[in-house]
Order: sequence, then structure tokens, then C-alpha cells
Amino acid sequence: TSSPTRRSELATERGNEYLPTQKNLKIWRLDKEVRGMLTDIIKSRLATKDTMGYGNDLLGLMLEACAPEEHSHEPLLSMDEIIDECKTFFFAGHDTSSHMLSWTMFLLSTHPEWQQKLRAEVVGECGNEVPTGDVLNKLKLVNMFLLETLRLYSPLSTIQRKAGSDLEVGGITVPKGTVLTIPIATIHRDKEVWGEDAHEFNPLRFENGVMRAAKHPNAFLSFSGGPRSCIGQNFAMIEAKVVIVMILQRFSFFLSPKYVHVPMDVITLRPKFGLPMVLKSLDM
Ligand code: HEM
Repeated sequence: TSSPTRRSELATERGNEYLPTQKNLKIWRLDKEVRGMLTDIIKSRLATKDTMGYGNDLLGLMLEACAPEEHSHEPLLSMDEIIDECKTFFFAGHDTSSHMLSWTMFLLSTHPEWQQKLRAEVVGECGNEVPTGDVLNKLKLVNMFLLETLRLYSPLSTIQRKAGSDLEVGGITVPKGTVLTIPIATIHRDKEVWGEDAHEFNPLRFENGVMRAAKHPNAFLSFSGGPRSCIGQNFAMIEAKVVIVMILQRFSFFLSPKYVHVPMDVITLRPKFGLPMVLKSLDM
């Protein structure tokens, strides 16, 4: 049972959800807008399913899997559930990936010797061609560079887990129901875990793979770990590699003098004042 204070806190939290405060009005308006957009997309997929199928993407697969079984008119997932899945994938996959790319561009700019090394690797493997899956697998330096970027600028700097039963962590008893915050950014810069150079940028620490980069095999937590780790992590790495390869093939780049280094943690870690850069076309 919760204490009287906690109960009244909960009552206030719960009550607040329904009050037309300025913040709630904004939340409701945005929710309506996002739901409206997704509902329109889903409806148009359903309307054209006989001629064009459900679509060759994640939403298409989900609609296909949820199509009512024969002799039943009820889909396996409701419209609301499909919308929620779309929202989860969009929000989990968009800002995380885009900020990983921002920080990669930042670190490539501040480490021009690495920018050259990565460009040489890319040109050696695929010249100016669009990289294939096979090529992406061969880009060891690009892979190490992305991992080191994620270590120093993890798009999610904390995650939370709720204890499902009473347990003991590092000699501390944690009662069932306790919410634990896992400080990814702090763990990623811990000298006891990563060695004396934990604060330095060194992609070579990942030379022998993620599991051997630190003293603990699960020290790298940008995608979390275990059964509820990021389901999009392989996709995110492939996507980032394609983008970085195609930029390296075309441009050399450095930070604009206007850049001010202020990482800001608002759900995801982003450069507070953006990332103004100067790009030079390599064709010229
Ligand atoms: C650099 C890019 C990304 C990072 C750093 C990242 C990080 C994470 C982390 C730390 C979690 C665990 C969250 C938690 O337990 O609270 C997570 C979960 C998840 N991610 Fe990602 N993610 C990335 C890209 C993506 C992409 C591209 C997608 C989809 C295409 C995606 C879809 C998801 C989903 C659906 C979950 C929930 C999985 C579950 O609860 O079983 N993520 N991600």
C-alpha cells in the first residue's frame, strides 16, 4: 500500500491529466494532429489494399499481420494499437538516429585526421558508388567511429527499469516496484569501466568489438541491453553508415565558427544551438 503522501501525490498527478491546463491543451492538440495523420495513412493503405497490397514497409507488414483472420471481421490489433505502434517506432527511431548523425558529423569535424581515414576506407571499398550491404559490413573504421560517437554522445543518456521482484544490486536491496535509473552517459565515461582515457575520443577502443572495448562486456549501453534492448539498433547503424558514407564521398567539412558546443539533454541529447558546418564539394 502507498503512503498517504504518495497517495495524494498520485491523486494530484492523475487529476492533472484531465484539467484543461495550457500544457494539457497543447498535448491534446498535438496528439489529435498526430493521430489524424496516422489514421489518414492507415485508411489509405486499407482502401488500396486490393490493388496495391498493404505497402512494402513496417506499417504494411503490421497491417498484413493484423488483417482479420478468415471468418472473422475483427482485426488482431485495433486501429488505436496500430497507431500507438507507429508512434513508438517514429519517436524511438527518429530523433535518436538524427542526433547520432549530428554528433558523428561534429566529431568528424573536430578530428579531421579521422575524417580522412574514414574517407580513405570508404573510397577504397566502394569508390563513389552507393554502398551495398556487403560494402557496409567491410567498413570497420566507420563502424568503430559510430560506436565511439554513441559512447561519448549517447542519444539517450538514461533509461529506467522497474524491479519486477525484490532484488539485490551491488549489495543494495531493491524492493519490488522500485524504479531504477540507469545513467548511460555516466557509465560511458567511467574510468573504472573504460580505462584512464574514458573521457577521450578513441574509436580504436572498439577494434576488437563492442564486448571487448571496456572492462565489462555490457558497458556499452546506447541501445540498452537484454530482452528489451533497441529493436531498431541494426537498422540505425546501417542507416547511419549509408548517410556518412555518402557525405564522405562528396564533401569535406568542418565546423562553422558560429558553432557553440552546448549538448542539451531533452529526452535525446542534441546540440542546443544546432550544428552549423562548412561543406566543400570534393568534385571541385
Ligand atoms: C541511434 C539510434 C538509436 C538509439 C541510440 C536507440 C536507443 C534505444 C534504447 C536505449 C532503447 C531502450 C529504451 C528503454 O528501455 O527505455 C530503445 C528501444 C527501442 N527502440 Fe531504439 N534507438 C535507436 C534507433 C531506433 C530505430 C531506428 C528504431 C526503429 C526503426 C528504434 C525502435 C525502438 C523501439 C521500438 C524500442 C522499444 C523496444 C522494446 O521496448 O522492446 N530505435 N532504443
